[in-house]
Amino acid sequence: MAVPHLLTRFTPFVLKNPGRGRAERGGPADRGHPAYGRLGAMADGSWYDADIDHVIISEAQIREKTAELAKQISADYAHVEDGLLLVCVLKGAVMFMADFARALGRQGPPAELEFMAVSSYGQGTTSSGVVRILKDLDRDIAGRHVVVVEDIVDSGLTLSWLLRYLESRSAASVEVVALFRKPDAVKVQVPVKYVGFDIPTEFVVGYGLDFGERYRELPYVGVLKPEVYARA
Ligand SMILES: O=P(O)(O)OC[C@H]1O[C@H](OP(=O)(O)OP(=O)(O)O)[C@H](O)[C@@H]1O
Ligand code: HPA
Repeated sequence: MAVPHLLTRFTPFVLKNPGRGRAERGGPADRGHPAYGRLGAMADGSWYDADIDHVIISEAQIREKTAELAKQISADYAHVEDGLLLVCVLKGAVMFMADFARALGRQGPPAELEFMAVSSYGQGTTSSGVVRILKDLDRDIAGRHVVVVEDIVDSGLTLSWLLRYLESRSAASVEVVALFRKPDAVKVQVPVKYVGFDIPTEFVVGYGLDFGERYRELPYVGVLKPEVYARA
């Protein structure tokens, strides 16, 4: 198993109620709120801030780490002649893929972007253990150097299944870049070569990560207030 290059232990970074004065306002469930849906209301953050108990990884930390990961992967694959094939695992990794691909694009090698959609969480906060392909690759990956772009490794079940699937399709190499990992939650050991942040075993939302399909658009990653689950 490959040893992770970028092991960054979780740095305590807690911002209580990022929405500050807006905490008393309604969250996404509060569709009756006069500001709901108004573009201007989203300008300084998100109305979802009101549902966030604390921030775990800030927008600036994500930006910095993404650049760092891109730099490292760029150096490791500098020799690859036909470029990289980045495989984004939708939906969660969509934000990371967009930012990571652009950061890599500043340095090379050239990359092609592929998307797969798989799901194992459904509407809940624990993995069902059953990985379903909702969208397969659009092209043959035989002989290509593939980097799987994942948002989070939690139990490891999704990635372990996905790596077996990709390896069966004869790629020249397959490595993984995951922005977040919960080291204490891992049930299946998976070789993740590039890791952004190790985070605590808590259900988190934001930067692509959802609860019931919401909160993906938050620019940071945080933990929901308990009452959000109660009203779900
Ligand atoms: O390590 P695991 O416990 O398998 O969890 C990780 C996976 O879970 C999430 O996807 P999810 O199934 O929720 O689908 P989504 O990306 O569409 O939200 C996340 O985006 C990862 O792909
Ligand atoms: O903590 C999480 N949040 C959202 N989606 C997830 N999928 C795996 N772990 C998580």
